[in-house]
Amino acid sequence: MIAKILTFSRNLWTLLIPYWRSEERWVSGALLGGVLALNIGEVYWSVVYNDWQRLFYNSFQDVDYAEFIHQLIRYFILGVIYLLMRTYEIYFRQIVELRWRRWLSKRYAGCWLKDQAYYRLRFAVIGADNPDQRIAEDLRDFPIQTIEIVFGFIYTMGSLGAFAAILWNMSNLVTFGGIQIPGFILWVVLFYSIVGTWINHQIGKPLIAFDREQQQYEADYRFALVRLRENAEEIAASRGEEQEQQNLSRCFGKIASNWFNIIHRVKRLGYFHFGYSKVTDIVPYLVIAPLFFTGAIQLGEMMQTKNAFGKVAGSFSWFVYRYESLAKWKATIDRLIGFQQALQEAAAALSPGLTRQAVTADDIHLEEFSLYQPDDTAILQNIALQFPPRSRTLVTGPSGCGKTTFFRAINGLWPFCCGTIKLPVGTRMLYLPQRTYLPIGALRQAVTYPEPAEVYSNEFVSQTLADCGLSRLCSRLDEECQWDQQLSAGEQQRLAFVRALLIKPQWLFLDEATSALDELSEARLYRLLMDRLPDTAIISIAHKSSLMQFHDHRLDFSKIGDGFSICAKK
Ligand SMILES: Nc1ncnc2c1ncn2[C@@H]1O[C@H](COP(=O)(O)OP(=O)(O)OP(=O)(O)O)[C@@H](O)[C@H]1O
Repeated sequence: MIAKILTFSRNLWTLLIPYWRSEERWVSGALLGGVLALNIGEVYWSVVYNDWQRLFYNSFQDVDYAEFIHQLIRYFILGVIYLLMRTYEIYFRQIVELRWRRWLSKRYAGCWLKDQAYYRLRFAVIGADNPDQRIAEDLRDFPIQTIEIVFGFIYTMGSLGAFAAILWNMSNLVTFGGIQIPGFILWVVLFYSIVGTWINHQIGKPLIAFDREQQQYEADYRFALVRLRENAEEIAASRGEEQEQQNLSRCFGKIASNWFNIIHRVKRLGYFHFGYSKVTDIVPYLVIAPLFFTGAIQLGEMMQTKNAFGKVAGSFSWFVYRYESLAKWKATIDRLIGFQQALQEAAAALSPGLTRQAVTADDIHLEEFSLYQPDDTAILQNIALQFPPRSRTLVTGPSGCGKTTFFRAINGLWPFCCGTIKLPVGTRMLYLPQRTYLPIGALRQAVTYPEPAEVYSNEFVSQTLADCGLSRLCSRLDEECQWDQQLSAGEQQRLAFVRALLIKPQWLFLDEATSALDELSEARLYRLLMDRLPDTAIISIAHKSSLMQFHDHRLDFSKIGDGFSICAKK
């Protein structure tokens, strides 16, 4: 138990510290200072209100109409003060929550994108399911839950102190056969609350794990829906509705069965909660009503004591009522810590055995280079390779032999490799995969991606589109839509060539980048590359031998053995 509390505190600290050390700390700190002051003001207010109850009820017992009116006016003034304090407390809190979330989202999205961690996460041993949910939801909930729980705790402790003092004083009125037990009413309420809190903890414990699982199942279900939407055409074409329905039912089945667990547990907790709160309404009367009937106290004192009893019981058993919130808070913290650790692991998974050097030489050099699959099966072992500048190399080999993985390794994306890769310093590399990524937005942005659209003139972009056989798109450059669902696979591959011609990289890697094109179009696009990018080294993966005419080197993966050196000539 202590170890768990220590781990939780450490995790909480890890998540809290960066924001409260950032440049945001002054403004947010000032706002939280305001929340704290208002919190303390509310505790003071509730003590004044408690005393007001005594005076108000005594005006009934004394049949004092003037006092009754006086207390009504006081009530009105107290009400206005309360209203202002609560409104501004919530207002300040929400501003801090927004600022904190904005800062966290920027930081986490930055870490997710840094060094391609979003891609590398798939290789992390710790792993992090649904990073989108962690960035969108957990980072929204964490500031809200933290502020609510921390300030709830401060308010509760303040109330506990203030009303415990009131009950202690009230206890002076209680005697048993002339014997006075100091703080008797306070001891009764503390015992009552400790027992209540303990029982609640025993019933509610499993909710923490259930809540964590629920968040994950919800995210998995949403992800399955998004995948269905994104692959709508392929699914519709293969009439895969039944499979999809089964998949969705399976995902939702997990949500439903875990939800049942939560409902059953909340039901049990409900028995206790509602019973406990009703008993709390009546227990104080059992303790102090005898004093009222013997005339030791007035109606006002009885109502004041009852109210103070409720406050102390409520404060002490704050944990009882906050159980679900605390469970959710812990689940959010666990998920964020897991995500943070996975990101750190992904960042560290930069092939420890691999040296990537930026060198002044013009060519790409691989020395003592080995490449593996994630299960350690060797793809290439101890090879030496050189890609000279302006060279044209065709990479061939049977399907699944590791050609794409080889490109990934050169591109710095594949962690399972070792040796040395020397890359010419300050040169631009562009990688065109089989499926072109088209961001949602204006076509102009999709064409120039990842460069900003304004870098290239309208004429240059239109001319290049036309050269690649996409002249019909020239008039739609500013149109916004989901272009990957509008353009055919071949058109998308042409668009990738437009990008290459605009960006003019020194190194161009094409991974079956013309697989969806007919031979004529393919030849036309390759000829364009040769003419327009004479200084670019082109390395193409392809199964078609027709492409050999555009290359002067060939790298056949089926012929690469241990210790292979220098690429084979045409
Ligand atoms: N993320 C991954 N996790 C596990 N194994 C992978 C992963 N990516 C690729 N592999 C495996 O690595 C091997 C090489 O895959 P790769 O895509 O490099 O082959 P390829 O030669 O490009 O194939 P193709 O010609 O069919 O495109 C395959 O057996 C593949 O299953």
